[in-house]
Amino acid sequence: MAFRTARNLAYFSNYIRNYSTNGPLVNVTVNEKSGFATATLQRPSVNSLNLELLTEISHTLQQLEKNKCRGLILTSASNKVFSAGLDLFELHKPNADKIKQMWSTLQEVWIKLYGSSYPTVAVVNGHAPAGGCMLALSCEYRVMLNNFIIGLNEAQIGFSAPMWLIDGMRNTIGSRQAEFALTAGTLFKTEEALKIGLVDEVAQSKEEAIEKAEKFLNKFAKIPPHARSMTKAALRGANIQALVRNKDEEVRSYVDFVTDSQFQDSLGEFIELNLKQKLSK
Ligand SMILES: CCCCCCCCC/C=C/C(=O)SCCNC(=O)CCNC(=O)[C@H](O)C(C)(C)COP(=O)(O)OP(=O)(O)OC[C@H]1O[C@@H](n2cnc3c(N)ncnc32)[C@H](O)[C@@H]1OP(=O)(O)O
Repeated sequence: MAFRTARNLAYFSNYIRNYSTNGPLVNVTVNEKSGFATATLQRPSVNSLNLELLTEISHTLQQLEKNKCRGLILTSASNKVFSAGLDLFELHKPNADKIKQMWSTLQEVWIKLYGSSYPTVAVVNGHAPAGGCMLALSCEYRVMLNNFIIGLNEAQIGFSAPMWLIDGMRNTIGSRQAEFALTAGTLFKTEEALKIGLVDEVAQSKEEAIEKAEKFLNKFAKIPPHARSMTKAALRGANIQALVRNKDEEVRSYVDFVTDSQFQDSLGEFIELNLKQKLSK
């Protein structure tokens, strides 16, 4: 079985090592017994999603698919932040070409993770606003540690989440809750997220969360993988196809939107109010 053999494992580790110039931003390990992979995001300090991290996540997902991964646990090396979402400093006064690539890679990550043939679980071991919540929502199951926040707070920053992400939220928590949450840009505490179904289980430690994640993945041990993945594709395919059809158009409108001075002003205000690190004037 792919990934189970030492040769495949070595190939995958070399691939990751060679890919990244500053050390891997995603660390992948494979449990040889279960065949489950754990991908740990490790871009200091908050796994904010810049082009480099997004590219590495995208390549990791591609390799997992190619190597017939039996299940994925997505988590963070930080014990405070799962992912802080898009790198807000890279969105401020940006280079249009770079953010074009950034948005297109974000779309790729969503397509590959949301549409993966293998089962996926997010172990949300820290805060997960915006793009962090997106990564968790793309997985099939979410186990979250206590005392963190999760949600799509895009409205607070001055934009709307894209349609495919809105659909992901709607499919997870229902239309009415999604409308309340998205229009107010609500960030939910772990217990609140559990109550509305944004997360599936709460754990007290990362070890317990991993155990719960593995228990979820093990549910599929006796289901023929092709039957499982065909069913997942049937359930998620329309959402993915809608984005695939609209991909280039969405990139164009995103670049126009982000480079507009009105958005830049509201982003600047958000950073000054909410982040410790300030903008250089
Ligand atoms: C059609 C198309 C339409 C357009 C449609 C567009 C749709 C977009 C969809 C997705 C959008 C997004 O993801 S937008 C991203 C939204 N993200 C956020 O709102 C998160 C903002 N951050 C936070 O709330 C907090 O930092 C949080 C993550 C909870 C962690 O809090 P803590 O107290 O533990 O840590 P802090 O001290 O705040 O942060 C630690 C360090 O990380 C930095 N940091 C924190 N968040 C950061 C971030 N997102 N980007 C960069 N850097 C960040 C801080 O400046 C600190 O830097 P140092 O002081 O140097 O250490």
